[in-house]
Amino acid sequence: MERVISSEQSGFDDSFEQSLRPQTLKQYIGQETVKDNLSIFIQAAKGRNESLDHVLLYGPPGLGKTTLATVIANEMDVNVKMTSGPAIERPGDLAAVVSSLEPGDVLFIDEIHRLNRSIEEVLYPAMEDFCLDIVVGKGPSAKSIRLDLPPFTLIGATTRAGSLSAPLRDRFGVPLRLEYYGEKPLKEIVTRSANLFDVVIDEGAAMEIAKRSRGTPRIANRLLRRVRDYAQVRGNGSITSEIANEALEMLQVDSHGLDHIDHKLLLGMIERFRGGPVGIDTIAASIGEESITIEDVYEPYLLQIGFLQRTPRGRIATQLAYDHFGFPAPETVN
Ligand SMILES: Nc1ncnc2c1ncn2[C@@H]1O[C@H](COP(=O)(O)OP(=O)(O)OP(=O)(O)O)[C@@H](O)[C@H]1O
Ligand SMILES: [Mg+2]
Repeated sequence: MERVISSEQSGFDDSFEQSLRPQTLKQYIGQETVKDNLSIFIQAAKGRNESLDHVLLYGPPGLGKTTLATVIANEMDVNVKMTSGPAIERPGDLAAVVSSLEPGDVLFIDEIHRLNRSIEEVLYPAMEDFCLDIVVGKGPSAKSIRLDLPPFTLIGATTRAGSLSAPLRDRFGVPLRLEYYGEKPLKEIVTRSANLFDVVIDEGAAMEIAKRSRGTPRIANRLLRRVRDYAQVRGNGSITSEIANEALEMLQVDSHGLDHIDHKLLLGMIERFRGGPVGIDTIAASIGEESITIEDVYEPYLLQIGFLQRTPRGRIATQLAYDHFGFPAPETVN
């Protein structure tokens, strides 16, 4: 079953997300620090008639990295070329995209941590000196040619900044970390999306959806879409608080946006391991998931809301988690 609160993009989200993507910094809700920084750098670069420094966007899935890359290009009045780490297999692939750039354009590389090390080497001079050294031909007749590039802005996006090699990370003048969204900006995002859909939604309903969105706009928009369906079939199309609550209940997303997998994970820790500390691999095995999936997908939000803690001896379910499930905490916790 598709996980309604997964923060990762599903194929189904694609066209839907396109239609909701903010186009300008003004339309981009929340992330105030990031926006404040960006607007200064953008204004300064434009004032000097230069390309914007290379930008690294990092943070959990669905927080708006791809969206922000397009917004930056729009604000700079330049084109954006989009590609991704795994899509660039050979230096020639990189040469093909960068050689089509016009002065000032944005090159967006999604999942940049998955870039091949040999491509990284080719990327360094491109980022620093706007030139590309590529080897053409094979064997004794192979020769290296240098391509001059127009000044451009590389925007890299990653969910795992830690997996980026230090030399690559250091070449980004503007590293920006996207944070989980608070309830207020999420509520604004829900309201904005509902408006774009021409759906009437009341304040309470928008808040209810915001609360259960795990700090993530992608989830907020997905929940909104499901609630909209429910409102259309069970109500008269308007999303009232009552309709929203019923729909969210049916989707089995609890008041913190946790679903059955989070429940299994946390309850497993509480009931079988007395709340921990328990190693990530043990948790993974006990619920039949990969450790890396837990680390990347389930755990970040649980850490963020303080239900889990990471310690050198393993993960601990906190008092908040115990309270959420109505369990009295054992003495060993906290
Ligand atoms: N600040 C924002 N304001 C309004 N809507 C937003 C904002 N950020 C993201 N969204 C919405 O959330 C959806 C997901 O955003 P986006 O695809 O940019 O996330 P992402 O960080 O690139 O995710 P991934 O890591 O999976 O690539 C977009 O369709 C957009 O409509
Ligand atoms: Mg993206």
